[in-house]
Amino acid sequence: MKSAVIGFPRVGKLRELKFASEKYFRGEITKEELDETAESLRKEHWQLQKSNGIHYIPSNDFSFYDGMLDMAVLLNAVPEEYRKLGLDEQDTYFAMARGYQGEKGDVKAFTMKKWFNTNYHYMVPELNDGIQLKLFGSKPFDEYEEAKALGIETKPVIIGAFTFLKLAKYNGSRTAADFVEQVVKAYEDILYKLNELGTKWVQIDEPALVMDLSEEDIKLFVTLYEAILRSKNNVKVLIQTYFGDVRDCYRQILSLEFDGIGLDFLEGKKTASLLKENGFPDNKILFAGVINGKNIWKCDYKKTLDLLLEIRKQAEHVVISTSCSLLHVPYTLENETKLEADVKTYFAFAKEKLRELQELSIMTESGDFEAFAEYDNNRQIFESERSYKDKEVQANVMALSEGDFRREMNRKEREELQKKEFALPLLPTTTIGSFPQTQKVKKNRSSYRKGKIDKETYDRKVFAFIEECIRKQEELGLDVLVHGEYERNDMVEFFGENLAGFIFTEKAWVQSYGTRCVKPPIIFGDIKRIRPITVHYSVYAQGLTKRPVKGMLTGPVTILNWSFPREDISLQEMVYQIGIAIRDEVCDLEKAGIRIIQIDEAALKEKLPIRKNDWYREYLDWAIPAFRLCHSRVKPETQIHTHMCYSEFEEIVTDIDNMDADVISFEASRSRLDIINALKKSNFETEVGPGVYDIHSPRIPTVDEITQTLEKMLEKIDKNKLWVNPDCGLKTRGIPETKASLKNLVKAAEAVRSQL
Ligand SMILES: Nc1nc2c(c(=O)[nH]1)N[C@@H](CNc1ccc(C(=O)N[C@@H](CCC(=O)N[C@@H](CCC(=O)N[C@@H](CCC(=O)O)C(=O)O)C(=O)O)C(=O)O)cc1)CN2
Ligand code: MET
Ligand SMILES: [Zn+2]
Repeated sequence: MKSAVIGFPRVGKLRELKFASEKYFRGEITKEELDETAESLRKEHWQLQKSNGIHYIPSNDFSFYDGMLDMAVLLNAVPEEYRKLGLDEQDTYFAMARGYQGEKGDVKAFTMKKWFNTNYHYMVPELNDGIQLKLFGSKPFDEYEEAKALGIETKPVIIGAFTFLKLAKYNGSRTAADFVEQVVKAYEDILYKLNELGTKWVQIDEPALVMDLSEEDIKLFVTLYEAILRSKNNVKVLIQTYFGDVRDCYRQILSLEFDGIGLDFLEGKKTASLLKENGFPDNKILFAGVINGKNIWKCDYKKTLDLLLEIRKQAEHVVISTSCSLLHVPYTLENETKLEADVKTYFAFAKEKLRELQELSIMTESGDFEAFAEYDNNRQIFESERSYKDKEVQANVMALSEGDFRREMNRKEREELQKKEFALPLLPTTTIGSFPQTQKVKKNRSSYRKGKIDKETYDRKVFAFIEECIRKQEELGLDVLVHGEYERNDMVEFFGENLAGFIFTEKAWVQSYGTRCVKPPIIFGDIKRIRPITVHYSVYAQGLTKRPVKGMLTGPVTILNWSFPREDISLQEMVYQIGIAIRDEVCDLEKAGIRIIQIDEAALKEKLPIRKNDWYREYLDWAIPAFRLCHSRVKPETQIHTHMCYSEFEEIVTDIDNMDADVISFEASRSRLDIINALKKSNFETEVGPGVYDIHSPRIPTVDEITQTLEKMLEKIDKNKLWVNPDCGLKTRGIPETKASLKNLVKAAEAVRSQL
C-alpha cells in the first residue's frame, strides 16, 4: 500500500516560523526575510516526507497564519474595510488575522473559532453582501511549483467549498446558497489552473461532512461537487474528511466523481461499518486514516494491520494515511533530551509518524508482517505495561458519590450571602487572570529552568511581578483583582508539572493560533496532587490589598482536553482523577483565606462531540460533574468563578448553568452577541461577564465601544448579574496596550454604572 499525509506541522521543529513572524510584526525583519524562513521550512518538510517514502505529500498546507484565512484570500473574500487600508497583500492578510491600528486605519481582526474539536483556531471567513467570490490569489499554485522545482510532486491541499460555505459567516442578507454559483466557478478555475500546471492530485478537505447534516446540507454538498468535478480534467481529486465519520452522506460521496476518498478510521466510529454496509467502488482509491494525527502514542502495528486487512476486504485500492493533519501533534521526538528512554519508546510525533507510515506501507506489501523486525519491536512495546498506576488514586475515584458533586447551599441563597460578603458595586470590573507575559517574566522562568537561578530567587521575582500587578490594578480601579499568573508558562502545562501522572516535553510545540503555540503535557499515569500548587502565590497577592484577589486554577476538563490523554483508560476516569486533585487545591486556597476562586474551563466546549447524539453519553455526563467535583466542598460564601473562551455554547447553556458556578466570564466580543440572547432565553442563573473586548488582537478598544457593548448587554442581562471584563487572559498582550484597554474598560463601566 502507498502512504499519504494530510498535512504537516508548519511552525518548524523549533518554531522558526513563529519567531520569524513575530519579528516581522515588530518590524525587526523584512518581508523578504520572513519569506525566506517560510520557504526553507516548506522545503525541509517536503524533503523530510519524501525521504520517509511518503507517496502523497501535501503542499499548501503551509500557512502564515491559518489555512481558512488563506482560502478566503484565495477566493477574494477580503472585505472592503481591509482593502481600504491600502496595505500590500501580505499586510492586508495580517490585518485580517490580527486587526490593524495605525496610520492607515483601524480595523478589527476576523473572528477566530475552534477548528472542530481541536485546540487549533481558524479565522472565520466573512461573506458580506459586497463580496464577489472568485479565484484571486495563487498560493496553492506557487507552492506546488516550488515543490516541483525541488523535484517533489505534491498534492496541493485546499479547503473544500462545502466546509468553506458552512463555516463562513454571513453579515448581510445573502446566505450560503447565494454564493454557490460564484464558489463553483472559483473552484473550477482552481482545478483548471492545477490541470494546466500538470498537477496529478489535489486534496480537497471537507471536514464539515462529519457533522450532523440536514437534507439541505447534503443537497448543497452534492450540488457543489456535481458542478466542480466537471472541471477536473486530468487532475485527480481526493476528498479528504477527518475528525469523524461521514454517515450522513457516504453514499453521495461514493456517487460523485471523486478519484480518492479520505476517511478517518480512528475518530470515525462508523467509518468501518459504513464501508462494510455500502462497499467501496473499485475505480476509486480509499485513503484510510489509521495513523493518529491527534495523539502522540505510537501506532499499534498489529491492530492497525488487522484493520487495514479488514479495509482491504471492502476496497480494492487502499492508501495508508493519517487520520487528520499532523498539525495537531508536535514535530519530532528528537529534540526531547530529558524524557527517559523507556518513556520515549511509547511516543511518535509527526516525524516519527512518517516512519510508521513507511513501515506499514512496506509491511502491507509483503503480507508476512511477522517476518519484520519492526513488527516485532512494536509488539513488544504494546505488550509491556505502558503507564504508571496508583491504587490509591483509583480507589478515590471509585469512592466518589452524589455528595461529592453538590454544594450544600443552592445558588440563589449563595448569591445573597455573597452580595453582602463582598459588597461590590454594580457591574463589578475584573480580568480573566493572566497579565502580560513580558520578556522579563519569561526570562525569569527560563533562567530558573536552565538552572541559572534557584527556586527562591525565581519566586522572589515572581512575587515582585505580583506586587507590581496588584498595584497596577488598584490604580486602574478594578474591583476584583488577580495575581497575574506570572508563575505559569501555560495554564495547563503548569498544572501538569505540579501533578504526578503527567510528563512534559521540552520542544513538543503545537500551533494553537497564528504564532501562538502550546506544549501539551502528556498524561502517562494515574494523577494526583503532590503538593499545593498555587496557594503561596495567591496568599501573597491577597496580602497586598484589601480588594478581593481571585485564586486562579485550571479546571479538570480543560487540563484533560489540552493534554495528550492516555489511551488505556477512559476520559471520565482521567478527568475525575484530575478533579480530585483540583478539589484539594480549591480547599487549600479557601483554608488560606482566599474568598473568590476561579476555576477555568476554557476548553469545555472544545471537545463537545461533533455529533449531538454523543453530547451527553460521551461527554457532558462526566464533564459537568468533573467541574462540580472541584468546588463541592467550599463554604457558601466562597465565590466560585469559571471562564470559557470561544464560547458558542448557545446550545448547552443549561449545562453550563449546571456547572453551578457563581460567576462565569466568556468570550463574546469577536463573535456576535448571540450567546447573550441564549442566556436570556434559558433564564441563565449564573452571574455573567461576557467579554467586552478582544484580547487576541493588539488593538485598543475605545470607551465608547465598550460603553455601547455594555448597554447592549444590559438589554438582555439583569444589572445585578452583569460583570465587566475582557474576553480572556492578557498574557499575550503588551503592557502599554493592556493598561490603555483596561483604563477604557473601567471608564466605560463607571459611565454605564452611573446611569443605573
Ligand atoms: N494550552 C492552552 N491552550 C489554549 C490557550 C492557553 O492559554 N493554553 N488559550 C487559548 C488560545 N491559545 C493560546 C495558545 C498559546 C498561547 C501562548 O501564549 N503561547 C506562548 C507560549 C507560552 C509558554 O509556554 N511560554 C513559555 C516559554 C516558552 C518559550 O518560548 N521558551 C523559549 C525560551 C524563552 C526564553 O528564554 O525567554 C524556548 O523554549 O525556546 C514560558 O513562559 O515559560 C507562545 O506561543 O508564545 C496563548 C493562547 C486556547 N488554547
Ligand atoms: C485560555 S483561558 C485563559 C484563562 C487564564 N486564567 C488566563 O487569564 O490566562
Ligand atoms: Zn480564555
